[in-house]
Amino acid sequence: MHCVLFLSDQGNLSSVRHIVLVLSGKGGVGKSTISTELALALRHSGKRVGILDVDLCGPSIPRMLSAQDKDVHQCDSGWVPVFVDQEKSISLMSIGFLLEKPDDAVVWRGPKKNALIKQFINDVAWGDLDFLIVDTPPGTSDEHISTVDSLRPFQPLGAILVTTPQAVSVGDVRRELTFCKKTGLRVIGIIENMSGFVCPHCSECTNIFSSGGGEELARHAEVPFLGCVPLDPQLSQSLEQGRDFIQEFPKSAAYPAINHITQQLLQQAEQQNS
Ligand SMILES: Nc1ncnc2c1ncn2[C@@H]1O[C@H](COP(=O)(O)OP(=O)(O)OP(=O)(O)O)[C@@H](O)[C@H]1O
Ligand code: SF4
Repeated sequence: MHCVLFLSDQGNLSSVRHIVLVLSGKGGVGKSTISTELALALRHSGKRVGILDVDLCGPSIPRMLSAQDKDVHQCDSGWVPVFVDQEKSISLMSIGFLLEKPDDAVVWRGPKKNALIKQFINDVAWGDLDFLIVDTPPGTSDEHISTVDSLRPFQPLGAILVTTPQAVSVGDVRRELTFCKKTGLRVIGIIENMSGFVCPHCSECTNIFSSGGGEELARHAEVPFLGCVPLDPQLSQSLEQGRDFIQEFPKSAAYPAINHITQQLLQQAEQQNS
């Protein structure tokens, strides 16, 4: 792994208007998927977006955005993130770009991980951004505390909590809510992902697991429920191939859900502005 320490005092996040953390209680619930699709949807709304992938143990966003073969560069104020598209409207920084091989494991103890997270937060030259989406590892660990502590001076808009409908996953999100409360991180809302399966033949949505757990939890915790994203084969196909799902499948079942969530995020950002 190439790892260079920069001493930047220029406040690389000072021209980022809204910082959004994406959290989940357990792995595999679709946190990186939601981060990626929100970034793409915000881009379609004309926003400039950065994604910071601090999921050190499973950095999947470079592949989801077909950027895994790109490299980060260095400038006087730190790392220059990778631009995902030609218009340079989505920039991405991920530990995936620092690994010799994409499948290399990061076997580090906590302090080293925390130091890298701080470096990621302070030393990436994002430039002017409307939104920075921060994809975190699953759970609530030291890495999360480091991330929230380092972002606090920049007044993040808050956290989006991702769950799946199963009770066990919803239970894990309860711990995320406690984490947000204890660290003073505002909750933007809860998303229930993989909520029902969309048949690729007839587009009928079937609830495989129980549904509504995310919404009920949101009501109970008195935080906004942002919506349900169905398990949609067209979405996983786009992610596998690193393509823009929103552009490719505007009629798919997951599309309106992602769009609705994005509109609520934009509204909350507007309120933060005013
Ligand atoms: N709504 C969805 N429809 C179809 N496939 C989905 C959906 N959400 C997630 N997936 C698929 O599920 C898998 C896990 O998603 P993802 O990597 O986003 O989860 P994660 O919570 O970020 O995982 P990790 O714990 O590794 O960080 C991926 O293969 C993704 O393509
Ligand atoms: S109608 Fe029912 S059985 Fe037929 S393809 Fe769709 S989900 Fe499957």
